[in-house]
Amino acid sequence: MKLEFFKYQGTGNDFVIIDNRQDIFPKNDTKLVAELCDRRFGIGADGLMLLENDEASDFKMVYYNSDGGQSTMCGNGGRCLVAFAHYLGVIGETCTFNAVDGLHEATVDGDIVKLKMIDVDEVHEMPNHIFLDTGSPHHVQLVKNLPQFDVQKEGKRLRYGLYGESGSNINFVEQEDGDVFQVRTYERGVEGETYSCGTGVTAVALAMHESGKTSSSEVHIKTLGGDLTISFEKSGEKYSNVYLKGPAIQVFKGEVEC
Ligand SMILES: N[C@@H](CCC[C@H](N)C(=O)O)C(=O)O
Repeated sequence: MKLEFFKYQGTGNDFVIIDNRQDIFPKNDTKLVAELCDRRFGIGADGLMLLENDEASDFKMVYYNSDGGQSTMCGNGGRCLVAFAHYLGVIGETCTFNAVDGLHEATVDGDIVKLKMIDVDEVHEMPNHIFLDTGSPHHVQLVKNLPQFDVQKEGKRLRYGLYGESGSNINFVEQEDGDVFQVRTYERGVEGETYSCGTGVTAVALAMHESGKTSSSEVHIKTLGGDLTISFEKSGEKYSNVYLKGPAIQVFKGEVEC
């Protein structure tokens, strides 16, 4: 069959997107998802998303990592899917959508999508790292000389060594200045470094605030693929009104035989 697809990127985190409102996609075919995401034999992407109908919101987000497995929340993916829904005319400038971690709100302003993330009330501080769940699990670790750091080797070692088969995403961080941080992320399910990770930079922003590296409630993150801003409120132990903001852009569209 011929399948129409769209390719989007959010700060270099790239996705194949399919309009599945008519239920055309074989959702359990993990091999097909992995093939479509393959950068040499397929379209190429860090993940694949389906936009589906939802009774309780404007649409439903279904997310797969590039290994073909359905996974937990993808922040950049969510922003790209909102841009796609806007492009299709499914939504105007504001929307709500359901994802694996619950209901999200978002706004669109040109190429910029601002996405409300889940509340976070547990931030686990260890001697050398911080662990928290922002819709997906994240290990956050400060390092020196981030541009030279071996993210692939260390990320893979920690992803399996510390977190076992189910794993965690691994974020390496270096403070640039005040509320500005550079971040590089090893993503589980991609099993490699991506150019950016939305739930990852959100985790970094909250972790840097929790550990006192910044007192600002608006944090700016530089990734390999561009800049993202995270804002939040903290009351007691809880981070709420957490927003992830940055560009989400359509790259191309096409048809693939599958
Ligand atoms: N790139 C994503 C995170 C995608 C999910 C992750 N790989 C996992 O399986 O936990 C983002 O932008 O948040």
